Amino acid sequence: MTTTTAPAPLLSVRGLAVRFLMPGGADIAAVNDVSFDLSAGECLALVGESGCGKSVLAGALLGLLPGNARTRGSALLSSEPGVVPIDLPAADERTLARTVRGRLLGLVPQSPAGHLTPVRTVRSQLRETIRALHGTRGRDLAAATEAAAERAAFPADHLDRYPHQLSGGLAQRAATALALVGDAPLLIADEPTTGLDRDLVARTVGELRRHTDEGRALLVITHDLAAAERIADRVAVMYAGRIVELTDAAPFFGTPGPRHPYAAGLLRALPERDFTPIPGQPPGLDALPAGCAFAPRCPRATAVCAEPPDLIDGTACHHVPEPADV
Ligand SMILES: Nc1ncnc2c1ncn2[C@@H]1O[C@H](COP(=O)(O)OP(=O)(O)OP(=O)(O)O)[C@@H](O)[C@H]1O
Ligand code: NI
Repeated sequence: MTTTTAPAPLLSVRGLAVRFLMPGGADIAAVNDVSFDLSAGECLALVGESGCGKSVLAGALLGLLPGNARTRGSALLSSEPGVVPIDLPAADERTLARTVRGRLLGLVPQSPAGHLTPVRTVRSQLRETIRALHGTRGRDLAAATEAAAERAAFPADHLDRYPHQLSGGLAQRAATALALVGDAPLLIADEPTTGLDRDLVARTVGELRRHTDEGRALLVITHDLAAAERIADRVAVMYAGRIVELTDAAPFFGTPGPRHPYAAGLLRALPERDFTPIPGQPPGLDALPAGCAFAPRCPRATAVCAEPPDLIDGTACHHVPEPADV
């Protein structure tokens, strides 16, 4: 008798929560009870309005949060089969710096200017990263540097510029080139298409999808739902620090569409769809309601929404499984 077991996910996040302790005693709950898996060869798009906690979630996985952040839960990153996974929120800085960042987990940062070294040219930063991660030297290093730039559509004749001499879009491409160097099994791309023209968006999306198709995993954080539709296998919709919908991309963007009323509203707000924004504002993360955080904006809300909904079958709403036809 033979038994087949599904391969363990590359990243397994369980009950991840991040709070910021503020001077004066305020407590900002930026990420709440987030759980998801991500496998090799898969792209998960994390979407949601500005301030809902997407970048903080990425920062928690990379160990890049400021000192006033308090993280709970686990995020197990498996380097290779048979090797004990690394619990990212619990990992020490030495492990993160030497083993994780760049090698197991690459990042395309949301603010590339802040991640590039200001006093060194793009060429020198790419060279150093390639040498450190692949051991390339000499003439091979020069060629590999130009190839790395080309992968992210960074023009070779701008390689000798310093970060302050780059436009936002060029800085974005330099940061993407640096993030792709390690061919890390997991890449987190935080708004990788911001500031890019339409053809460069297509090119970046194509390069990121290739990274996934070659058997690596991608967590792409984006406001650009059209880019998410093109690149993602699954979608996670975040609202006020929680994942409210986690589902396959095809039914989400196509038929039957999102199940959670917030996710349905996000899609309806797109210019190419109804172009009708969701009324109201998200709640402050320092004073979240005890129940469903979307209830004050939700046309379906009833008394039951005073209880927090669990994420069941990919949707955290007391009012599904009815289709999101609100
Ligand atoms: N260092 C910090 N101290 C206190 N609050 C913070 C800190 N960093 C982020 N926050 C808060 O955490 C919340 C989530 O921020 P985050 O950057 O994750 O949002 P986001 O979903 O990535 O938004 P955007 O789409 O605009 O990038 C916000 O309310 C933000 O103000
Ligand atoms: Ni962000």
